[in-house]
Amino acid sequence: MMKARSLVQAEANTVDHLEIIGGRKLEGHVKTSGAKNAVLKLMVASLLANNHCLIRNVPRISDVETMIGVLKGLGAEVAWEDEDSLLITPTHGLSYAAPDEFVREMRASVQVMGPLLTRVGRVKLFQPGGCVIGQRPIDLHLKGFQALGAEVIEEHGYVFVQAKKLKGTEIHLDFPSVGATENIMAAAILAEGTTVIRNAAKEPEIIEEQNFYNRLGARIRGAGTDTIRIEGVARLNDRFIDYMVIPDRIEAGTFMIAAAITGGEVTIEEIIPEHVEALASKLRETGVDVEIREEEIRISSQGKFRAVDVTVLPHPGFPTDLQPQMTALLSMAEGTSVITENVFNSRFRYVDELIRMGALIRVESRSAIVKGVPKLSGASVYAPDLRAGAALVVAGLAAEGRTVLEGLQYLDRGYEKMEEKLLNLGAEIKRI
Ligand SMILES: CC(=O)N[C@H]1[C@@H](OP(=O)(O)OP(=O)(O)OC[C@H]2O[C@@H](n3ccc(=O)[nH]c3=O)[C@H](O)[C@@H]2O)O[C@H](CO)[C@@H](O)[C@@H]1O
Ligand SMILES: C=C(OP(=O)(O)O)C(=O)O
Repeated sequence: MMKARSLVQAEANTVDHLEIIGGRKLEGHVKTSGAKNAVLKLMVASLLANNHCLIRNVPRISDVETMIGVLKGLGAEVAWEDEDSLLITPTHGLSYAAPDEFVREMRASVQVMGPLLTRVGRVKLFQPGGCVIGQRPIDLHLKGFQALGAEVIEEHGYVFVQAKKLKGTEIHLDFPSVGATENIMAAAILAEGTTVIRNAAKEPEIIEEQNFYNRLGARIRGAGTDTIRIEGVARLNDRFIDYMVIPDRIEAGTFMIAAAITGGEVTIEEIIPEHVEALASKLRETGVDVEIREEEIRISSQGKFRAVDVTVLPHPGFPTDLQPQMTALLSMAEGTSVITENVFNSRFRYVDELIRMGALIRVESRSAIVKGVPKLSGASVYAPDLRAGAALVVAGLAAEGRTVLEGLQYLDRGYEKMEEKLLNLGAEIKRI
């Protein structure tokens, strides 16, 4: 799990850091990579396949490498076919026990539970704890499995789930959890009868998984709405799957904000415009020019922003994974903005680092009150998690002088070639 840095980590990280000289306007075109939060789930979904799955547009990020470790540890064969395609072959005799070292490293490992329950009939996993962005229990996942007829045992720091036969049922989620929706969906695929998930998460990545599972022979409808119906099937098909992953809306959003904060003009290519609508509309409110085309979005900014309030909500609301980056931008707006985080209960750890750069931010419970300042100044900062890292890069690009960012192991979890892409847009940035 992601934790605050220890002295050992801090010392180790002095070798690997980003140096950014702020004040350069970003200009040009940048291509979005495949979506981390979709690809990780398609990788685990492949565990249900009866044939090879070729997943294309896979970003070279460390979370993908960690997930490769998880799948190999379970007994699947995984190999890079080319620069961005992964071939996954789920052999017979998959293990039910997810390898601890990878599970501890990456939260998304909990998503093996649903597919393993379906494929192997049982699953054992190191109990994921809290995270630097807040508490992250898996009670909704487990309640869902229980409702389908599984037995859940939690002891000695592990969670063990097993079922001889799963039976379709109606499940109403207390909160539209992305992970719980995905795990329950996977567990219901071969269950007897129909499962209905109500108050399901509506994130685009869930639609992606529905499409993938249906290609494998599942019968799922409704992803993208709050009601998903999974009609249990007796067996999945034997087809070879060749699947192209959707672009990463959070990476695209990060570049939109980076372009805006530097007063730049950037076209972000290979996006699905509807996926970035909440951010596009907020950026417009701040005074940034946002032009949406078929598969690209053009940001044009004067580098001046009006303060706006932002309320983070499950999709299609403003995404929590862009909250830190947006806060960085609003720290330079005219006036006071209030950013309210309704998804995670502690996602403001990066605020102290922005304050180090001259931002005026006060955190009160679930809200950050941001009094805009005319300029930020470069400083030595540490990224306590992935999107915090992105926010600090964004801030560093606009700040006066030199910013040194540590904690790159988090940034590398989710951004492919970030500094290369920023360099191409004219940023002064290097990894040391
Ligand atoms: C790998 C991946 O796709 N990660 C994304 C996924 O995380 P993840 O799937 O973990 O996020 P969830 O939607 O499940 O979590 C949202 C909230 O629900 C709570 N909760 C969740 C499950 C549960 O059983 N009980 C419970 O209380 C969590 O603590 C959190 O406060 O969706 C989040 C919300 O869009 C994103 O920020 C993450 O980037
Ligand atoms: C919170 C995130 O990821 P994860 O759920 O894998 O921690 C994220 O992508 O911002």
